[in-house]
Amino acid sequence: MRSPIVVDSEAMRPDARAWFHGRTTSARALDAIDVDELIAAKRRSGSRVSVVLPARDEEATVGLLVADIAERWMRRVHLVDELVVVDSDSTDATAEVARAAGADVVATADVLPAHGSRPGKGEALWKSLAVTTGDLVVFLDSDLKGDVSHYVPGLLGPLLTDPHVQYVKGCYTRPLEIDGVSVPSGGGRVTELAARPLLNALWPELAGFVQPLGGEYAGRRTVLEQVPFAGAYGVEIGLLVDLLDLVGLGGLAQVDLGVRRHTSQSQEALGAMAGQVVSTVLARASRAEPSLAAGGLLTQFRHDGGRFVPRSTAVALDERPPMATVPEYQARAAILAG
Ligand SMILES: O=c1ccn([C@@H]2O[C@H](COP(=O)(O)OP(=O)(O)O)[C@@H](O)[C@H]2O)c(=O)[nH]1
Ligand SMILES: O=C(O)[C@@H](COP(=O)(O)O)O[C@H]1O[C@H](CO)[C@@H](O)[C@H](O)[C@H]1O
Repeated sequence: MRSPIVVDSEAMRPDARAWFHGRTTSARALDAIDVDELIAAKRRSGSRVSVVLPARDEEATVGLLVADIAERWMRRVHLVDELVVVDSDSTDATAEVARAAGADVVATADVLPAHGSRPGKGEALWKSLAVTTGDLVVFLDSDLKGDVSHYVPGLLGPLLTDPHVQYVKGCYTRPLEIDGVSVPSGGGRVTELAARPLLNALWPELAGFVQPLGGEYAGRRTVLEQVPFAGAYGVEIGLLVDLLDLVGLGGLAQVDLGVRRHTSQSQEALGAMAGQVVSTVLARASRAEPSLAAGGLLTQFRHDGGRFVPRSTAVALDERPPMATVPEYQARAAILAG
């Protein structure tokens, strides 16, 4: 198989490259985080922190996540002021399990009822702003597996220590677990096959985001309340593009959280997710100003054990004209027609 043409591991557009190197920090484990510093910074800022978990049918995983956050970051150390699970039309015991583990639980349908209730993750996250009070809001998926106790302080770090940062996305390596079988890479299928190519083509300044669709992120309420929340699974890419427009690349950051394991969906389900991501992008594409300077590049990322390493390949359009317009073809056709 012909390997892609690697242009240069640092071929990103200069602003994306500078952002990647300047705004990517690491919090891959709890011992890499100075929690005392975060507590002191939170106290100095007087900020309240809300953690939101959108959950649809997550009874198997939401309890452990809630219990860990409640114990570690509310009782043992006061980093988090409120922990809310937004029950997104679950048909299982998600709400009961989350409440028993220590979360406040609200049903999407019960929030802003005058505005109706739409299905999907984006709806749950939009409504979460109406039932939380934090100046800083942390969003975590409810299907996370393994030790993610460092995710909350990791995401809060840039927001609590740098007033210029308005929104932080987690990044991580992503094993893929299908039918109980886990392989070390391959997760983030919609990211790799749909979102990343679209973002690189339309908003190359965002090419430095390792996990643009990742479900773990945090932001200041003052910016989150200013942008639309795309429905269903378009919410992440919509927020990223809209917050770029609102606060600029300088207001965005990402933090390496190590590894992310979650309950993976089927390819069929991810097809629908990709469709929602594409719809959300197309609704914003007219605002895009793709730079010719980095046109035709796709930047992907590998992890070398210490950090993410960018790797760009040429994907510029390379097409031939209709054969019927080629003189040699025309001459040959004339001969064949005899
Ligand atoms: O209609 C929905 C769909 C998903 N989710 C939640 O959003 C997160 C991410 O969804 P999912 O795990 O389905 O996406 P994946 O991580 O597989 O891409 C999870 O906490 C889901 O419970 C939700 O609140 N409402
Ligand atoms: O990153 C991705 O490609 C998708 C699917 O991940 P997997 O292929 O199931 O590991 O997962 C993310 O995308 C969704 C849409 O933005 C987010 O809502 C999820 O939180 C996130 O896991």
